[in-house]
Amino acid sequence: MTIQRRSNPKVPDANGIEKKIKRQASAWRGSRGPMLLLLGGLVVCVTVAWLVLASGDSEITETLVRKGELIAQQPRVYDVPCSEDYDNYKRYPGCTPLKCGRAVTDAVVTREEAQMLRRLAERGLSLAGSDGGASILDLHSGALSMGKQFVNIYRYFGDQIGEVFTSEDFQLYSNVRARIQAVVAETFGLDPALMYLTKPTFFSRINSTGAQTQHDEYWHPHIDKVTYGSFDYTSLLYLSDYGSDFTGGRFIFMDPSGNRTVEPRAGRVSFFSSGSENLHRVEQVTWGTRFAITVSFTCDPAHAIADPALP
Ligand SMILES: O=C(O)CCC(=O)C(=O)O
Ligand SMILES: [Fe+2]
Repeated sequence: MTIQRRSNPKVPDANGIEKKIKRQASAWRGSRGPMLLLLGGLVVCVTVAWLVLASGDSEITETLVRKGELIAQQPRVYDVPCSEDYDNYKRYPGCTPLKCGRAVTDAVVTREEAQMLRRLAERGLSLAGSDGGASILDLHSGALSMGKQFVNIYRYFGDQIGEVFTSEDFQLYSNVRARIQAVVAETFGLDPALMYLTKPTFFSRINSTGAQTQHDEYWHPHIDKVTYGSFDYTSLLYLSDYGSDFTGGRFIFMDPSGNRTVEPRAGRVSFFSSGSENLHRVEQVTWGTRFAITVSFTCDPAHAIADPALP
């Protein structure tokens, strides 16, 4: 007995299936172009998003000076109109800014000197340091971050501090300070004898550890003249390299027209008039350790301080 195959209308025959597969294949071939385009677009979007996130700050309008550039001759100067805040302060002829701006030079402090100063900072900060991401060491007042507060290294460590710092360290600091003072005076057309070192002047060490207290929140926008009172010219000497010693941590001028950055480089000096024409912040450090020194100058002799010295 032969089994009769009964045709089932719900089950298409082999021919039908083959035709359907061919139809689907040609439909897929037709839509492959747009699909590939969509996939490509997705890859580009994800890459751009990753690059923006990896670069740390998405609002950079312009990079004024890159880490890889060397400003080896004259400082690179950017003029900025002075803010009106200066009208509210006593004027000191020969020092109070008549022209405001910002400038960067790699020709004032050598990388070797920056390395020596960085070692000095490392030695001092290894005595304590903040629990959060930002520690300072002020050789003038002796303030050193410790846990959630500060101690005075000269009082806390007494005579032992002579085993940490040498008189050569202090000599180097004062030598470098004098050179920075000279370049600030020359760039802004001031009399260097009528501007004075002022406090606070401090080494900073920043890493990506989360903030534990407000002192660790170094990234807030601020105006130095408002924050520190006596500052008329701020200078920053960088002791480590953006991109290789740390990521994030760029210096950002926050102008009404956009953000402008300076990328730190060991030995680089960045300086600017301290009024609200130079509102700024430091981008959060995302990896590694960033060292810098804030060295600032006042026009008011009443706020002058001497170079730091071993007690
Ligand atoms: O370290 C820096 O780049 C900037 C520090 C700063 O803004 C300051 O000390 O007031
Ligand atoms: Fe500042």
